[in-house]
Amino acid sequence: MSDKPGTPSVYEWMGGADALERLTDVFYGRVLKDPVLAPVFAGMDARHPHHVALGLGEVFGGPDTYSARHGGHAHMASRHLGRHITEEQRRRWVDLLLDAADMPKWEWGQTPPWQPDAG
Ligand code: HEM
Repeated sequence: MSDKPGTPSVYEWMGGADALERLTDVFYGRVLKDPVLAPVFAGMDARHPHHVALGLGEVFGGPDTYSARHGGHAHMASRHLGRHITEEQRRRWVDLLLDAADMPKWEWGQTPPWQPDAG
């Protein structure tokens, strides 16, 4: 499948490296406070959020920095093997990531929730 010229990548569309760094900062801040995930990440390297931002950025069409400098997909996969990640932990990880990504710039004032008696 080829994109039309000028079509932004998902990486560009989502705000590029800056947005991904903010996302992983917020996300791992919440992970470390979450009772299900905190034990999994107890020994987490301080650079981990940055590495995940690079890895996600590459998958979404950004620069190949994670592959070129940090071991790429094989290294990423190896960091998970043998950790015995449970379905509950996997699911919480995804939920917290989606919550962290859900940082709208608009307010309810523009699109208030529907009220049954309002109209
Ligand atoms: C699509 C989903 C995921 C992606 C893209 C991802 C990405 C990554 C990457 C890129 C690394 C290596 C970072 C580095 O090079 O330093 C990593 C490590 C790790 N990941 Fe994931 N991950 C995912 C899912 C999960 C889940 C579901 C869990 C657990 C619930 C998890 C737990 C960990 C842990 C504990 C490490 C090692 C952290 C450290 O010791 O620094 N990951 N992940």
